[in-house]
Amino acid sequence: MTGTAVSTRRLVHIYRTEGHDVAALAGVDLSVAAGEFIGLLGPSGSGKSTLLSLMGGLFRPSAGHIRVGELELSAATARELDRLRARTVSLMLQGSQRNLLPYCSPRENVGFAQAAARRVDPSGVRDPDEVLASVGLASRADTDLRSLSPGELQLAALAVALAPSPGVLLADEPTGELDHRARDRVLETLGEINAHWGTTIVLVTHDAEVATSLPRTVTIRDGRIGGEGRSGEEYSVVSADGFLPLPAHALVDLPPGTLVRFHPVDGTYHLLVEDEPEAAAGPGGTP
Ligand SMILES: Nc1ncnc2c1ncn2[C@@H]1O[C@H](COP(=O)(O)OP(=O)(O)OP(=O)(O)O)[C@@H](O)[C@H]1O
Repeated sequence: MTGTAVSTRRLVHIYRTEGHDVAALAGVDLSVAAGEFIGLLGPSGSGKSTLLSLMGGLFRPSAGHIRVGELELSAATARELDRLRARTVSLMLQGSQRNLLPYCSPRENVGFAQAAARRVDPSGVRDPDEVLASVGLASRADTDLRSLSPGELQLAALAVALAPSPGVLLADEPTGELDHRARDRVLETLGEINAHWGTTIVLVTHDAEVATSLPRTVTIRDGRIGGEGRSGEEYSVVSADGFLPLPAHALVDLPPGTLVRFHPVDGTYHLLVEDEPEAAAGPGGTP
């Protein structure tokens, strides 16, 4: 299978807990093209894992739309979501061990992870040995997991996620627990999978060096898209409802309530800040 596109429009998710509700996503508009490799950044609690879980069809959004390939997940049946999870989307959880059966070898783990995909549609599901070779673990296929290094365990977890030959790989902090050498090996492997298999990859990371190595990054802030990075350049992104978030550093100079005007100038826009809005209007409305 080649890559699958993912897009969201005004995506909202609210966790309903006893006593209070938490709005984890508050209107996310994001398009990831088939075969793209993007990084998802943002402070702890900003909504990254929630977005990943929704993309993976683990639960339905409270409102808005989310499309994976041709399937609109907010309206999908339980059977369609089962097929999606078995064949189209793989979610690699944070922490390699959470993705692996501890008493099975890497080959057995991959075989087990393929069972549902083979039931749904066996065409295009790669042989376990091919999957293990693609992550550089061919020689460790039958090794006891306890003798694998942390980097190898993460690669074994990656092999499990790739086992169904998914169109989309969602990876939650796959390099978080690794030293630099192992981190770079996992990143390199993800890059090769993306280049050779065409798998769409969405990778959550808190590591600035990892983010810098990716062609596109999307930052989530308070449950919304806070900005995008393209080849090291930072951008604000206009949302579907016309909002434009300020970069975090600009909030120091432009606190909430600041009045600004947009002026078109020779094909660009100048953002003009109104001076001291509180002092500008007196009690009678006169300056
Ligand atoms: N199962 C849940 N029940 C209630 N609230 C939740 C649940 N899961 C997440 N939240 C809340 O939703 C918000 C977003 O959480 P989420 O885990 O998506 O953020 P995150 O950016 O992935 O954080 P981190 O980087 O720490 O993993 C947070 O306020 C979090 O406390």
